[in-house]
Amino acid sequence: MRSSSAEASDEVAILTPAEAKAAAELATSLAQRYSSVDDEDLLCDLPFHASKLPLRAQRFLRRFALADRRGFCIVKGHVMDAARIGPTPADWRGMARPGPEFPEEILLLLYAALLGEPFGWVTQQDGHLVHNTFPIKEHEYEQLGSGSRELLTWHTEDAFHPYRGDYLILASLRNPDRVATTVAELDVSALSPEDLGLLFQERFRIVPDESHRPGNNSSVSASDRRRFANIERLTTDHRPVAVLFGSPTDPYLRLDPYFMEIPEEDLDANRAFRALVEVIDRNLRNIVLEQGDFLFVNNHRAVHGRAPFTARYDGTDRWLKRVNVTTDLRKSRDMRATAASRLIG
Ligand SMILES: NC(=[NH2+])NCCC[C@H](N)C(=O)O
Ligand SMILES: O=C(O)CCC(=O)C(=O)O
Ligand SMILES: [Fe+2]
Repeated sequence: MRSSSAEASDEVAILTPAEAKAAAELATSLAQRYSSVDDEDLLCDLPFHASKLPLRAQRFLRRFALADRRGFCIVKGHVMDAARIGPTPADWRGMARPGPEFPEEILLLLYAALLGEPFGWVTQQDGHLVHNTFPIKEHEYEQLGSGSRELLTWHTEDAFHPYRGDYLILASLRNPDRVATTVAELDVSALSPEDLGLLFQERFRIVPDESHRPGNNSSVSASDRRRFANIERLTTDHRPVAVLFGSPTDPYLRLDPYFMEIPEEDLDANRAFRALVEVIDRNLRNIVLEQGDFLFVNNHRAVHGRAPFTARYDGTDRWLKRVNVTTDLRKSRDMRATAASRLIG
């Protein structure tokens, strides 16, 4: 594995062709041995198989996780067999599961196992563990991963939820128009001590984003609505939260301004929040995930979003696979149906 520049980078690692080939062969052989991404045997065996990923990629990601400093890193150079993967679907509803891109989903889960445990949401993308991100015609103007024409405003993934992921991994199957993902880390030194102190206080209200709404899942029967009860509670609850937490000198982030509201009369909280948003905006960077790139986001150390773009809707659109990762599956046990379930809801 080479780093992207002469000196070793903590941001980008590039697989050698031999490493990329080994990773692809590992994934395709596993796709023949397991039945789906929900296969309990697969989920059990993930750490064992992940130990066969390119060693330098493993070390690169362990360093990223243990340092807990950078908000993201990228492993580039994975082989994507576009012919086998086939056209980008028009909707994630009705996709074959497993589909022809099952090996790439397994590869994503192997990487997830290096950082923690992959998990999903009962209320998002019909409860699938591995999500699909490609433009959907009906969502063109929505604040959803499946939107396109609107800027997807930057956010902590599932910021509204106490059990949101510690990491988020995006794997690029294709991105022919070089549509940018956006990422930003926080430069805490740019905030005044007063604002910093305020941002650590529970003065900021947040509601669930649209991706968890019944309407953005397959048609929900009346009896099925129970599965959205916790989301509804979090929508009406309006309990204020802090947007910064952890170390005062190197804080963790938790915010999605599009879905947040600060009581109008709380002038100090409003001022501090605006300052935070400005500081993050200034650090926002465009990262084009090229075919074969895997982006690892530390969901406490960076926010992310996506630039607007014009979708093609002809089977050649940008297509990412996404998985959420937690370092502590146990903490969400009260919202998972069984100990073995990977779905919070
Ligand atoms: N600011 C926002 N748009 N937040 C919602 C992000 C999109 C959401 N995570 C999805 O999967 O579609
Ligand atoms: O499309 C992208 O690059 C990122 C979209 C996003 O926010 C997500 O998948 O969580
Ligand atoms: Fe996101």
